Parts: sequence; C-alpha cells; structure tokens
Amino acid sequence: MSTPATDWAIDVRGLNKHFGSKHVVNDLSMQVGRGEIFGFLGPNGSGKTTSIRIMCGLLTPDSGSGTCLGYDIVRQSGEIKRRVGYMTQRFSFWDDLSIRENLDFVARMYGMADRRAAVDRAIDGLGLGGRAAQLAGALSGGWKQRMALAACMLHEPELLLLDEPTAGVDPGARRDFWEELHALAARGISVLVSTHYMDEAERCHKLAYIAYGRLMAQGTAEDIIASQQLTTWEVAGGDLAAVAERLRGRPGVEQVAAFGSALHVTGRDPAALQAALQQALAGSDCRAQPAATGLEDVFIHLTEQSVDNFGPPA
Ligand SMILES: Nc1ncnc2c1ncn2[C@@H]1O[C@H](COP(=O)(O)OP(=O)(O)OP(=O)(O)O)[C@@H](O)[C@H]1O
Repeated sequence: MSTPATDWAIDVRGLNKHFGSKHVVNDLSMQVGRGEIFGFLGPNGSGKTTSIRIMCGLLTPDSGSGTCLGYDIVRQSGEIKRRVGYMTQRFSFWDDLSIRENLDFVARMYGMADRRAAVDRAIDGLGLGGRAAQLAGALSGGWKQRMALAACMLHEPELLLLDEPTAGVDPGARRDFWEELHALAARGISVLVSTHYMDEAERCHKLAYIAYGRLMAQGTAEDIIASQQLTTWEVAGGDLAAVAERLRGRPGVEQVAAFGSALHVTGRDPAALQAALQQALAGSDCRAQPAATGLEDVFIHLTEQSVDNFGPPA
C-alpha cells in the first residue's frame, strides 16, 4: 500500500497529554514538511519525547488529532510504525556483537524478509562498511550513534524521529552525523530531531521551540528570531560581572547572559534598553554596541516567558 499523498510528513493539531496532574503536552499544533529537517527544541522535561511518541502513534493523546505520513496518529499507528524510524534517547546494543551482527539482530526482531540485503544497504548507506566487523562495545560514541541511525534505516523509513541523537557526542562526530542527516533529507527522507545544541538548531530547515508543554515558536531560525522582536546589545571590556549585576532588574532589561568575553543584554523595548545600558555603564570601562539577536538569545527569552505557563498541581 502506498503512502497517502500529502505535503506533510507530520501534521498534528491541538494535541494534549497529561501524566497525572501534569499537563505535559499543551494544545500542540505542528507541521513538518516532506524532506525537511525539523528541529525540536526546549528545556528538559518540556514534553518533546512525549510529543514525538504521540506523533508516531506510540502514545495516545488525551485530545487532538493529526496525521503522520498521511496516516491517522490514533487509528493507523501500525501503518505509521512501518514507515518511521525512531531513535530513542537510550538506544542500546549488544557490546559483544559486531555492527553487522547487531543490525542483523534488529532486522530479525522486525521479521524482515531479506535481512542480509537490508543490513548491507544500511551499512553501505551510512559508511559503516569498513567497521562492520568491529564489536559495538569498542566503538566511540559517534560511531555508536551512526550504528543506531543505521538500525533505524533498516526498513527504509520515510520519516526519522531522532530523540537527542547526538547527546554526549564530540563536535566532529556531531558534524558528520548532521552531514548524514542532510544527505538523507536530500533523498526525500523527512527528519524530526530533538536537540539541545544551538549549532544543530542552526542546521535545521525549520524549528519548533516547546517549553512546559507549550509550543512557543515555530518556523525557520530567521522567522523565530524575527517573531520575538528582541533588541540585543553586546557589552564588552571592564568588570562585566559588576555591570551584569547593575543591569539585572532594570526596566527594559529582560535578560543578561554571558557569551564568552562579552554580555548579551536583551529586551523588547529598544529605548528603555538603551537607557538602562547608559545608566548601568556610567563610570565603568565597559562598552556597549548593538548586536544581532541570535537563536540562543531567543530561546533563553522564550524559556523565561514560558514559566508562567506551568499550571498549579490539580
Ligand atoms: N510515562 C510517564 N509517566 C509520567 N510522567 C511522565 C512519563 N513520561 C514523561 N513524563 C513526564 O512528562 C514530562 C515531559 O517529559 P518528556 O520526556 O516528554 O520531556 P523532554 O522534553 O523530552 O525532556 P528531555 O529534554 O529531558 O528529554 C516530564 O516531566 C516527565 O517526567
């Protein structure tokens, strides 16, 4: 059976999920285009994993509806599971088996018809050929992630759901992993990937930022930055710790964050922000200059805005 024709890999509306008194997914609507790499960001415990599990039919929402690859997320979870590759946060393998043996084990678990061909394809597709005989336990974190990705690709899914796939992996291996994701997207495979890394967020075609169960922003990085209408100044030189202390709490100053040897000072009211900077910097050696607002500035801002959304326990 072919996949229903739809432009969306994921199209969900008004999803809600409670665990006890916690409203973990709160009226979530989200669309992921076909062949798109869509980044899912937000603080720990904000509901990303739960949302991913609902979207692929592993968990039933309390309310809301939607489709994944054109199939209904509540009624057609079997169809979805056959077409989606899901890499969980805590994937595990047999350390004493080689990459090939591990992949063969996964293929056997899924009852795949032509296991050998599927394993060969996954190994070649992810450049694991030279290491296929290596024991999984001896692999570095980066190669383990790649093996996990190969395991997700065995049944040639149309959509990958990757839950923090590069957590704890060094920058070089993370970069290689992302090259792989872009190569897969170029072949038309859609990717929803959760991450806490800003450099990875910048590599996504689109992003959603979720905090305490609520979607705070969605779109391209540029859209998200523009939507918050923040003004940012960079303060450098002099006693930054003292200046930061003087800035915090002043009218117009919404956040003060250290970025290397400078401070980023951000707010929504440009005039009030400038006045606050003038007062706080008076008599100090620090200099302030306008700076571009970055994704990280926006995410810090969104997280602070969202705290009020945490409902009181029922
Ligand atoms: N099966 C469950 N039963 C009860 N509470 C749960 C369950 N699964 C998740 N939660 C709670 O729901 C909230 C959201 O968790 P979730 O794992 O979806 O967040 P997350 O954004 O993926 O977090 P992280 O970035 O830390 O992985 C957390 O408070 C978590 O403790």
